Amino acid sequence: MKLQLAIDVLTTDEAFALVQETRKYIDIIEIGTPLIKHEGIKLVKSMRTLFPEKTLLVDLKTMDVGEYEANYCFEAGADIVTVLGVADINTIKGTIKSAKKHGKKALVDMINVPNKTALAKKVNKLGADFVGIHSGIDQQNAGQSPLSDLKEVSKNVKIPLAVAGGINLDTIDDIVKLKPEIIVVGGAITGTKDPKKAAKAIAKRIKGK
Ligand SMILES: O=C(CO)[C@H](O)[C@H](O)COP(=O)(O)O
Repeated sequence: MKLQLAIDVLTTDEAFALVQETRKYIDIIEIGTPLIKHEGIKLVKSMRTLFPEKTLLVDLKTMDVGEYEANYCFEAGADIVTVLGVADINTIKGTIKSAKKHGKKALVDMINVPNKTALAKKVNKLGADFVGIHSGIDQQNAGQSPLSDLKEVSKNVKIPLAVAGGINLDTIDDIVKLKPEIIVVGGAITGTKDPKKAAKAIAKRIKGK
């Protein structure tokens, strides 16, 4: 199981500082959707240069032109990009095509997808590398969590799963029991006074050390 740090702050300097502080404990750097929108593709290039040892995910949440958007992210140094499961199937296929062309990976985010198991099976057949079980921040604010969807999809589909949505020290143990490939944590690290300490504690729950 890998720990992905979701960085949803708005500035490049804040993002670099967060990675620098938590570097020892995280496996995957996620340039979050607000951050990529705010700072743009240059940030992907500089994150790649500064942290070459880390897997770099760009949370594009693409809704259209999957291949076109994924192409320039992979060319800038991303290892994984995300596409929305609610997008047209041709958009998802385009992202997967771009990932294969670059020798990189595509993650299909299940946020707001009504039948997650059915779509996970479909994108698995299409060659997606990961399915993301995700309760978005607005959904979290309305009381949702990703645990029940994770249980359901992990029971029924054999595709590597990422899970995200308000995961913190109180909720992580139930997630760890289901052994997703990637556990995504944002606010419970980036929103604390001591991100290094928070990342260390979360990584310990995931990896037991
Ligand atoms: O993609 C996102 C929101 O759409 C976030 O990056 C993801 O939910 C992880 O952050 P948090 O742990 O704060 O929920």
